[in-house]
Amino acid sequence: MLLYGTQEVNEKGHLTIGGVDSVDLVNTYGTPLIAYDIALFRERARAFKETFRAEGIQAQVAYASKAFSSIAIYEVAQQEGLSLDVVSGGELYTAVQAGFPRERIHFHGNNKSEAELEYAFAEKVGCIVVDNFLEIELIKRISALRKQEMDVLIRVTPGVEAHTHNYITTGQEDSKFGFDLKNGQADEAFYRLHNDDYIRVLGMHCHIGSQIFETTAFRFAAEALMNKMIMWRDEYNFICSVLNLGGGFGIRYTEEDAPLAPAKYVEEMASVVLSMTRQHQYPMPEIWIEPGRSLVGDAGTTLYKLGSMKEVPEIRTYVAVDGGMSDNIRPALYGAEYTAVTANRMNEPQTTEVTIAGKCCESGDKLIEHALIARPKEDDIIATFCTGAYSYSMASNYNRLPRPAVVFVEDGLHQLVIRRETYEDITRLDVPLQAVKRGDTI
Ligand SMILES: Cc1ncc(COP(=O)(O)O)c(C=O)c1O
Ligand SMILES: N[C@@H](CCCC[NH3+])C(=O)O
Repeated sequence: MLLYGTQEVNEKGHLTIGGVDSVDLVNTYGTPLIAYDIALFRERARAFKETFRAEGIQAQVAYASKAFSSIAIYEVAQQEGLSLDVVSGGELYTAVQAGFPRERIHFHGNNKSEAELEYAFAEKVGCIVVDNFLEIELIKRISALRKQEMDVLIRVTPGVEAHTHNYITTGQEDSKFGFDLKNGQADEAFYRLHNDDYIRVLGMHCHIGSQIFETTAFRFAAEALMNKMIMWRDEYNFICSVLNLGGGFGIRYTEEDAPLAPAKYVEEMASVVLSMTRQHQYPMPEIWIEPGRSLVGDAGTTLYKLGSMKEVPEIRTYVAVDGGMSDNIRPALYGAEYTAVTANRMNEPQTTEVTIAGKCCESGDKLIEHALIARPKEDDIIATFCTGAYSYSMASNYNRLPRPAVVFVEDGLHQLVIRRETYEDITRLDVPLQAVKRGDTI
Protein backbone atom coordinates (compact mmCIF):
# COMPACT_ATOMS: atom_id res chain seq x y z
CA MET A 1 0.00 0.00 0.00
CA LEU A 2 1.34 3.41 -0.98
CA LEU A 3 1.26 6.04 1.75
CA TYR A 4 2.31 9.63 1.16
CA GLY A 5 4.15 12.30 3.15
CA THR A 6 3.23 12.24 6.83
CA GLN A 7 0.54 9.58 6.48
CA GLU A 8 0.65 6.80 9.09
CA VAL A 9 -1.61 4.26 10.73
CA ASN A 10 -2.38 4.89 14.41
CA GLU A 11 -3.12 2.51 17.29
CA LYS A 12 -6.82 2.50 16.36
CA GLY A 13 -5.97 1.29 12.88
CA HIS A 14 -6.96 4.65 11.40
CA LEU A 15 -5.15 6.53 8.68
CA THR A 16 -3.54 9.68 10.03
CA ILE A 17 -2.40 12.67 7.99
CA GLY A 18 -0.14 15.33 9.44
CA GLY A 19 -0.53 13.62 12.81
CA VAL A 20 -4.34 13.96 12.70
CA ASP A 21 -6.68 10.97 12.72
CA SER A 22 -8.66 10.93 9.46
CA VAL A 23 -11.72 9.60 11.32
CA ASP A 24 -11.59 12.62 13.62
CA LEU A 25 -11.34 14.88 10.57
CA VAL A 26 -14.44 13.26 9.11
CA ASN A 27 -16.30 13.56 12.41
CA THR A 28 -15.38 17.24 12.62
CA TYR A 29 -15.86 18.39 9.03
CA GLY A 30 -18.00 15.73 7.34
CA THR A 31 -17.45 14.15 3.94
CA PRO A 32 -16.38 14.47 1.22
CA LEU A 33 -13.37 16.24 2.66
CA ILE A 34 -10.05 17.05 1.04
CA ALA A 35 -7.20 17.05 3.56
CA TYR A 36 -3.89 18.66 2.61
CA ASP A 37 -0.65 17.52 4.23
CA ILE A 38 0.99 20.93 4.44
CA ALA A 39 4.34 19.59 5.62
CA LEU A 40 4.54 17.66 2.35
CA PHE A 41 3.75 20.78 0.32
CA ARG A 42 6.51 22.62 2.16
CA GLU A 43 8.94 19.74 1.63
CA ARG A 44 8.28 19.76 -2.12
CA ALA A 45 8.65 23.52 -2.36
CA ARG A 46 11.92 23.46 -0.44
CA ALA A 47 13.28 20.63 -2.58
CA PHE A 48 12.79 22.65 -5.78
CA LYS A 49 14.34 25.74 -4.28
CA GLU A 50 17.23 23.82 -2.76
CA THR A 51 18.10 22.22 -6.11
CA PHE A 52 18.55 25.62 -7.72
CA ARG A 53 20.49 26.87 -4.73
CA ALA A 54 22.83 23.88 -4.83
CA GLU A 55 23.47 24.48 -8.54
CA GLY A 56 24.13 28.16 -7.84
CA ILE A 57 21.38 29.22 -10.24
CA GLN A 58 19.21 32.30 -9.74
CA ALA A 59 15.66 31.04 -9.92
CA GLN A 60 12.01 31.54 -9.18
CA VAL A 61 9.79 28.60 -8.32
CA ALA A 62 6.25 29.70 -9.10
CA TYR A 63 3.38 27.62 -7.79
CA ALA A 64 1.05 26.93 -10.74
CA SER A 65 -2.03 27.60 -8.73
CA LYS A 66 -4.55 26.26 -11.24
CA ALA A 67 -3.72 22.94 -9.54
CA PHE A 68 -5.38 24.17 -6.35
CA SER A 69 -6.26 27.76 -5.76
CA SER A 70 -7.33 29.13 -2.39
CA ILE A 71 -6.35 31.97 -0.13
CA ALA A 72 -4.77 29.62 2.41
CA ILE A 73 -2.56 27.76 -0.07
CA TYR A 74 -1.37 31.11 -1.43
CA GLU A 75 -0.47 32.06 2.14
CA VAL A 76 1.58 28.90 2.54
CA ALA A 77 3.20 29.47 -0.87
CA GLN A 78 4.17 32.93 0.30
CA GLN A 79 5.61 31.55 3.56
CA GLU A 80 7.77 29.22 1.48
CA GLY A 81 9.07 32.05 -0.70
CA LEU A 82 7.42 30.72 -3.84
CA SER A 83 6.25 32.89 -6.70
CA LEU A 84 2.76 32.41 -8.10
CA ASP A 85 1.42 31.52 -11.53
CA VAL A 86 -2.15 32.73 -11.95
CA VAL A 87 -4.15 32.10 -15.06
CA SER A 88 -7.26 34.22 -14.71
CA GLY A 89 -8.68 37.29 -13.07
CA GLY A 90 -10.23 34.97 -10.48
CA GLU A 91 -6.92 33.44 -9.47
CA LEU A 92 -5.36 36.91 -9.39
CA TYR A 93 -8.19 38.14 -7.18
CA THR A 94 -7.61 35.21 -4.82
CA ALA A 95 -3.91 36.08 -4.67
CA VAL A 96 -4.78 39.69 -3.90
CA GLN A 97 -7.09 38.53 -1.10
CA ALA A 98 -4.21 36.45 0.26
CA GLY A 99 -1.94 39.51 0.21
CA PHE A 100 0.47 37.73 -2.09
CA PRO A 101 3.42 39.95 -3.11
CA ARG A 102 2.37 41.27 -6.52
CA GLU A 103 5.92 41.39 -7.87
CA ARG A 104 6.11 37.61 -7.62
CA ILE A 105 2.86 36.99 -9.49
CA HIS A 106 3.12 35.78 -13.10
CA PHE A 107 -0.04 36.26 -15.13
CA HIS A 108 -0.86 33.57 -17.70
CA GLY A 109 -3.64 32.72 -20.12
CA ASN A 110 -4.23 32.11 -23.81
CA ASN A 111 -7.18 34.50 -24.05
CA LYS A 112 -6.77 37.10 -21.35
CA SER A 113 -9.53 39.65 -21.59
CA GLU A 114 -8.85 43.36 -21.66
CA ALA A 115 -10.42 43.61 -18.21
CA GLU A 116 -8.14 40.89 -16.86
CA LEU A 117 -5.09 42.63 -18.32
CA GLU A 118 -6.21 45.98 -16.87
CA TYR A 119 -6.54 44.24 -13.51
CA ALA A 120 -3.03 42.80 -13.81
CA PHE A 121 -1.68 46.29 -14.57
CA ALA A 122 -3.64 47.83 -11.72
CA GLU A 123 -2.21 45.27 -9.32
CA LYS A 124 1.28 45.73 -10.82
CA VAL A 125 1.92 42.01 -11.20
CA GLY A 126 5.51 40.89 -11.62
CA CYS A 127 5.10 39.86 -15.21
CA ILE A 128 2.62 38.95 -17.89
CA VAL A 129 3.31 35.84 -19.91
CA VAL A 130 2.28 37.00 -23.37
CA ASP A 131 0.55 34.33 -25.40
CA ASN A 132 -0.77 35.76 -28.69
CA PHE A 133 -0.83 38.73 -31.06
CA LEU A 134 -4.12 40.16 -29.80
CA GLU A 135 -2.65 40.27 -26.31
CA ILE A 136 0.41 42.11 -27.59
CA GLU A 137 -1.84 44.84 -28.97
CA LEU A 138 -3.85 44.97 -25.74
CA ILE A 139 -0.88 45.29 -23.41
CA LYS A 140 0.78 47.87 -25.62
CA ARG A 141 -2.40 49.92 -25.56
CA ILE A 142 -2.99 49.53 -21.82
CA SER A 143 0.61 50.30 -20.87
CA ALA A 144 0.70 53.40 -23.11
CA LEU A 145 -2.63 54.69 -21.78
CA ARG A 146 -1.60 54.11 -18.19
CA LYS A 147 1.99 55.17 -18.86
CA GLN A 148 2.94 52.10 -16.90
CA GLU A 149 5.81 49.74 -17.53
CA MET A 150 5.28 46.01 -17.58
CA ASP A 151 7.65 43.07 -17.69
CA VAL A 152 6.69 40.24 -20.02
CA LEU A 153 7.75 36.77 -20.99
CA ILE A 154 7.00 35.48 -24.48
CA ARG A 155 5.34 32.08 -24.35
CA VAL A 156 6.43 29.81 -27.16
CA THR A 157 5.57 26.31 -28.29
CA PRO A 158 8.86 24.58 -28.84
CA GLY A 159 7.45 21.74 -30.99
CA VAL A 160 8.06 19.06 -28.38
CA GLU A 161 5.73 16.09 -27.95
CA ALA A 162 5.75 15.12 -24.29
CA HIS A 163 4.58 11.63 -23.42
CA THR A 164 1.38 12.23 -21.54
CA HIS A 165 -2.37 12.37 -22.10
CA ASN A 166 -3.31 14.16 -25.35
CA TYR A 167 -5.49 16.70 -23.60
CA ILE A 168 -2.66 17.89 -21.39
CA THR A 169 0.25 18.19 -23.79
CA THR A 170 0.90 21.81 -24.61
CA GLY A 171 4.35 22.07 -26.17
CA GLN A 172 3.53 20.61 -29.60
CA GLU A 173 3.03 22.81 -32.68
CA ASP A 174 -0.70 22.08 -32.90
CA SER A 175 -1.51 23.83 -29.63
CA LYS A 176 -3.75 26.75 -28.73
CA PHE A 177 -1.01 28.14 -26.47
CA GLY A 178 1.81 30.49 -27.30
CA PHE A 179 3.80 31.51 -30.37
CA ASP A 180 5.28 28.86 -32.61
CA LEU A 181 9.02 28.78 -32.33
CA LYS A 182 9.72 27.45 -35.80
CA ASN A 183 7.37 29.25 -38.18
CA GLY A 184 8.39 32.80 -37.31
CA GLN A 185 5.56 33.66 -34.88
CA ALA A 186 7.88 33.86 -31.88
CA ASP A 187 10.27 36.16 -33.78
CA GLU A 188 7.36 38.35 -34.85
CA ALA A 189 6.12 38.56 -31.25
CA PHE A 190 9.58 39.50 -30.02
CA TYR A 191 9.92 42.09 -32.76
CA ARG A 192 6.61 43.71 -31.86
CA LEU A 193 7.41 43.81 -28.17
CA HIS A 194 11.03 44.52 -27.61
CA ASN A 195 11.21 48.11 -28.88
CA ASP A 196 8.14 49.27 -27.02
CA ASP A 197 8.55 52.17 -24.60
CA TYR A 198 6.67 50.54 -21.75
CA ILE A 199 7.13 46.82 -22.27
CA ARG A 200 10.25 45.08 -21.08
CA VAL A 201 10.85 41.61 -22.48
CA LEU A 202 12.39 39.56 -19.68
CA GLY A 203 12.71 36.40 -21.70
CA MET A 204 10.90 33.33 -22.88
CA HIS A 205 8.48 30.82 -21.50
CA CYS A 206 7.37 27.35 -22.46
CA HIS A 207 5.34 24.63 -20.80
CA ILE A 208 5.35 21.31 -22.58
CA GLY A 209 2.60 19.43 -20.76
CA SER A 210 1.66 17.86 -17.49
CA GLN A 211 2.32 14.60 -15.59
CA ILE A 212 5.54 13.94 -17.52
CA PHE A 213 7.88 11.23 -16.27
CA GLU A 214 10.93 11.58 -18.45
CA THR A 215 13.38 14.39 -18.92
CA THR A 216 14.11 14.16 -22.66
CA ALA A 217 11.25 16.45 -23.66
CA PHE A 218 12.32 19.02 -21.03
CA ARG A 219 15.89 18.91 -22.32
CA PHE A 220 14.71 19.41 -25.91
CA ALA A 221 12.54 22.31 -24.89
CA ALA A 222 15.36 23.99 -22.96
CA GLU A 223 17.65 23.55 -25.94
CA ALA A 224 15.09 24.91 -28.42
CA LEU A 225 14.50 28.03 -26.34
CA MET A 226 18.21 28.60 -25.72
CA ASN A 227 18.82 28.39 -29.48
CA LYS A 228 16.23 31.07 -30.09
CA MET A 229 17.68 33.25 -27.33
CA ILE A 230 21.10 32.97 -28.90
CA MET A 231 19.60 33.90 -32.28
CA TRP A 232 17.95 37.02 -30.83
CA ARG A 233 21.23 38.01 -29.25
CA ASP A 234 23.08 37.58 -32.51
CA GLU A 235 20.45 39.38 -34.59
CA TYR A 236 19.13 42.05 -32.24
CA ASN A 237 21.81 42.23 -29.58
CA PHE A 238 19.13 41.30 -27.08
CA ILE A 239 19.80 39.22 -23.96
CA CYS A 240 17.03 37.31 -22.21
CA SER A 241 17.40 37.54 -18.48
CA VAL A 242 14.75 34.90 -17.72
CA LEU A 243 14.07 31.45 -19.09
CA ASN A 244 10.84 29.97 -17.77
CA LEU A 245 10.56 26.26 -18.48
CA GLY A 246 7.10 25.72 -17.03
CA GLY A 247 5.87 22.83 -14.91
CA GLY A 248 4.61 19.38 -15.75
CA PHE A 249 6.68 17.18 -13.44
CA GLY A 250 4.89 13.88 -12.88
CA ILE A 251 3.83 12.37 -9.56
CA ARG A 252 3.07 8.88 -8.33
CA TYR A 253 -0.66 8.23 -8.40
CA THR A 254 -0.35 4.43 -8.48
CA GLU A 255 2.41 1.88 -7.95
CA GLU A 256 2.87 1.69 -11.73
CA ASP A 257 3.85 5.36 -11.94
CA ALA A 258 7.56 5.95 -11.75
CA PRO A 259 8.22 9.68 -11.64
CA LEU A 260 11.67 11.09 -11.03
CA ALA A 261 12.47 13.02 -7.89
CA PRO A 262 11.29 16.61 -8.52
CA ALA A 263 14.86 17.84 -8.25
CA LYS A 264 15.95 15.57 -11.07
CA TYR A 265 13.82 17.42 -13.65
CA VAL A 266 15.33 20.69 -12.55
CA GLU A 267 18.89 19.35 -12.67
CA GLU A 268 18.42 18.05 -16.21
CA MET A 269 16.97 21.28 -17.56
CA ALA A 270 19.55 23.34 -15.74
CA SER A 271 22.41 21.29 -17.13
CA VAL A 272 21.26 22.04 -20.71
CA VAL A 273 21.06 25.75 -19.96
CA LEU A 274 24.41 25.79 -18.15
CA SER A 275 26.23 23.99 -20.91
CA MET A 276 24.69 26.04 -23.73
CA THR A 277 25.35 29.36 -22.02
CA ARG A 278 28.97 28.34 -21.52
CA GLN A 279 29.35 27.10 -25.06
CA HIS A 280 27.85 30.27 -26.58
CA GLN A 281 29.14 32.73 -23.99
CA TYR A 282 25.60 33.74 -23.16
CA PRO A 283 24.98 35.33 -19.75
CA MET A 284 23.30 32.76 -17.53
CA PRO A 285 19.57 33.63 -17.36
CA GLU A 286 17.47 33.17 -14.25
CA ILE A 287 15.60 29.91 -14.57
CA TRP A 288 11.96 29.99 -13.56
CA ILE A 289 9.74 26.97 -13.22
CA GLU A 290 6.06 26.62 -12.41
CA PRO A 291 5.17 23.27 -10.86
CA GLY A 292 1.56 22.69 -9.87
CA ARG A 293 0.83 19.00 -9.52
CA SER A 294 4.26 18.14 -8.11
CA LEU A 295 3.77 20.65 -5.28
CA VAL A 296 0.22 19.83 -4.21
CA GLY A 297 -0.77 16.58 -5.90
CA ASP A 298 0.28 13.98 -3.37
CA ALA A 299 -0.33 16.35 -0.46
CA GLY A 300 -4.08 15.98 -0.98
CA THR A 301 -6.26 13.07 0.19
CA THR A 302 -10.01 12.93 -0.31
CA LEU A 303 -12.06 11.30 2.44
CA TYR A 304 -15.46 9.94 1.46
CA LYS A 305 -18.13 7.97 3.24
CA LEU A 306 -19.15 4.69 1.68
CA GLY A 307 -22.86 4.21 1.02
CA SER A 308 -24.68 1.89 -1.34
CA MET A 309 -23.20 -1.23 -2.88
CA LYS A 310 -24.23 -3.27 -5.86
CA GLU A 311 -22.90 -6.55 -7.08
CA VAL A 312 -22.94 -7.31 -10.79
CA PRO A 313 -22.32 -11.07 -10.58
CA GLU A 314 -19.08 -12.21 -12.14
CA ILE A 315 -18.31 -8.70 -13.31
CA ARG A 316 -17.76 -6.32 -10.43
CA THR A 317 -18.99 -4.91 -7.15
CA TYR A 318 -19.78 -1.22 -7.12
CA VAL A 319 -19.36 0.65 -3.88
CA ALA A 320 -20.64 4.21 -4.02
CA VAL A 321 -19.12 7.14 -2.13
CA ASP A 322 -20.71 10.47 -1.29
CA GLY A 323 -18.80 12.43 -3.92
CA GLY A 324 -17.52 11.53 -7.36
CA MET A 325 -16.85 13.25 -10.67
CA SER A 326 -18.15 16.47 -9.17
CA ASP A 327 -15.13 16.66 -6.85
CA ASN A 328 -12.69 14.69 -9.02
CA ILE A 329 -13.31 14.83 -12.75
CA ARG A 330 -9.91 13.39 -13.67
CA PRO A 331 -10.87 9.69 -13.95
CA ALA A 332 -13.82 10.54 -16.20
CA LEU A 333 -11.95 13.16 -18.20
CA TYR A 334 -8.51 11.62 -18.64
CA GLY A 335 -8.95 8.02 -17.50
CA ALA A 336 -6.74 9.01 -14.57
CA GLU A 337 -5.98 6.28 -12.05
CA TYR A 338 -5.88 6.56 -8.29
CA THR A 339 -5.50 4.28 -5.30
CA ALA A 340 -7.71 4.13 -2.23
CA VAL A 341 -7.84 2.55 1.21
CA THR A 342 -10.42 2.01 3.90
CA ALA A 343 -9.14 4.70 6.22
CA ASN A 344 -11.02 3.56 9.36
CA ARG A 345 -9.77 -0.06 9.13
CA MET A 346 -6.23 0.21 7.88
CA ASN A 347 -5.03 -2.92 9.69
CA GLU A 348 -7.51 -5.18 7.92
CA PRO A 349 -6.44 -6.72 4.64
CA GLN A 350 -7.10 -4.20 1.87
CA THR A 351 -7.67 -6.93 -0.66
CA THR A 352 -11.33 -6.76 -1.71
CA GLU A 353 -11.53 -5.64 -5.30
CA VAL A 354 -14.31 -3.13 -6.00
CA THR A 355 -15.19 -0.33 -8.36
CA ILE A 356 -15.51 2.90 -6.42
CA ALA A 357 -18.32 4.87 -8.00
CA GLY A 358 -19.49 8.38 -7.30
CA LYS A 359 -23.04 9.56 -6.72
CA CYS A 360 -23.49 11.52 -9.93
CA CYS A 361 -26.13 10.52 -12.40
CA GLU A 362 -23.67 9.26 -14.96
CA SER A 363 -22.41 5.72 -15.63
CA GLY A 364 -18.92 7.06 -16.25
CA ASP A 365 -18.81 8.44 -12.71
CA LYS A 366 -16.32 5.84 -11.50
CA LEU A 367 -13.46 7.11 -9.38
CA ILE A 368 -11.43 3.90 -9.30
CA GLU A 369 -11.90 0.62 -11.09
CA HIS A 370 -10.13 -2.38 -9.52
CA ALA A 371 -9.66 -0.59 -6.20
CA LEU A 372 -8.42 -2.76 -3.33
CA ILE A 373 -10.02 -1.91 0.00
CA ALA A 374 -11.09 -3.70 3.20
CA ARG A 375 -14.27 -5.80 2.90
CA PRO A 376 -16.70 -2.91 2.41
CA LYS A 377 -19.24 -1.85 5.01
CA GLU A 378 -21.67 1.03 5.00
CA ASP A 379 -20.16 4.18 6.57
CA ASP A 380 -16.59 3.08 5.98
CA ILE A 381 -14.28 5.95 5.22
CA ILE A 382 -12.64 5.65 1.86
CA ALA A 383 -9.51 7.70 1.34
CA THR A 384 -8.37 8.32 -2.23
CA PHE A 385 -4.80 9.46 -2.40
CA CYS A 386 -3.05 12.07 -4.50
CA THR A 387 -6.09 14.24 -5.08
CA GLY A 388 -4.38 17.53 -4.25
CA ALA A 389 -4.01 18.75 -7.84
CA TYR A 390 -6.80 19.47 -10.31
CA SER A 391 -9.51 17.94 -8.14
CA TYR A 392 -11.00 20.75 -6.09
CA SER A 393 -9.89 23.28 -8.70
CA MET A 394 -11.86 21.40 -11.37
CA ALA A 395 -14.81 20.56 -9.11
CA SER A 396 -18.34 21.40 -10.19
CA ASN A 397 -21.86 21.43 -8.82
CA TYR A 398 -22.98 18.77 -11.27
CA ASN A 399 -26.28 17.34 -10.04
CA ARG A 400 -26.21 20.31 -7.68
CA LEU A 401 -23.88 18.53 -5.33
CA PRO A 402 -22.23 20.93 -2.87
CA ARG A 403 -18.47 21.09 -3.31
CA PRO A 404 -16.47 19.48 -0.48
CA ALA A 405 -14.76 21.17 2.41
CA VAL A 406 -10.98 21.51 2.40
CA VAL A 407 -8.84 21.25 5.51
CA PHE A 408 -5.11 21.76 6.08
CA VAL A 409 -3.33 19.46 8.53
CA GLU A 410 0.14 19.94 9.94
CA ASP A 411 1.93 18.83 13.11
CA GLY A 412 -1.21 17.40 14.70
CA LEU A 413 -3.27 20.52 13.99
CA HIS A 414 -6.06 21.02 11.52
CA GLN A 415 -7.76 24.06 10.07
CA LEU A 416 -10.67 24.47 7.72
CA VAL A 417 -9.52 26.50 4.69
CA ILE A 418 -12.53 26.15 2.38
CA ARG A 419 -15.89 25.53 3.96
CA ARG A 420 -18.28 22.98 2.54
CA GLU A 421 -20.85 24.42 0.18
CA THR A 422 -24.40 24.48 1.44
CA TYR A 423 -27.65 24.19 -0.49
CA GLU A 424 -27.99 27.96 -0.02
CA ASP A 425 -24.62 28.43 -1.72
CA ILE A 426 -25.85 26.32 -4.58
CA THR A 427 -28.83 28.51 -5.35
CA ARG A 428 -27.10 31.76 -4.42
CA LEU A 429 -26.70 32.88 -8.05
CA ASP A 430 -30.16 31.83 -9.17
CA VAL A 431 -32.68 34.54 -9.92
CA PRO A 432 -36.28 33.34 -9.50
CA LEU A 433 -38.72 34.00 -12.29
CA GLN A 434 -40.21 37.48 -11.88
CA ALA A 435 -41.44 39.64 -14.73
CA VAL A 436 -41.16 37.11 -17.45
CA LYS A 437 -44.30 35.08 -17.70
CA ARG A 438 -45.21 32.41 -20.17
CA GLY A 439 -45.90 34.06 -23.53
CA ASP A 440 -44.17 37.36 -22.65
CA THR A 441 -41.12 38.40 -24.59
CA ILE A 442 -38.01 39.57 -22.82
C1 LIG B 1 1.57 27.34 -18.33
C2 LIG B 1 1.52 26.27 -17.31
N1 LIG B 1 2.42 26.27 -16.32
C3 LIG B 1 2.40 25.34 -15.34
C4 LIG B 1 1.46 24.35 -15.34
C5 LIG B 1 1.51 23.36 -14.21
O1 LIG B 1 1.64 22.08 -14.65
P1 LIG B 1 1.79 20.91 -13.60
O2 LIG B 1 0.66 20.98 -12.67
O3 LIG B 1 1.77 19.70 -14.43
O4 LIG B 1 3.10 21.10 -12.92
C6 LIG B 1 0.51 24.29 -16.35
C7 LIG B 1 -0.46 23.18 -16.43
O5 LIG B 1 -0.20 22.19 -17.08
C8 LIG B 1 0.53 25.27 -17.36
O6 LIG B 1 -0.38 25.29 -18.33
N1 LIG C 1 -6.05 19.49 -15.38
C1 LIG C 1 -5.06 18.60 -15.90
C2 LIG C 1 -3.77 19.24 -16.18
C3 LIG C 1 -3.88 20.47 -16.99
C4 LIG C 1 -2.83 21.35 -16.58
C5 LIG C 1 -3.10 22.78 -16.88
N2 LIG C 1 -2.27 23.28 -17.94
C6 LIG C 1 -4.93 17.37 -15.05
O1 LIG C 1 -5.70 17.18 -14.19
O2 LIG C 1 -4.08 16.57 -15.22
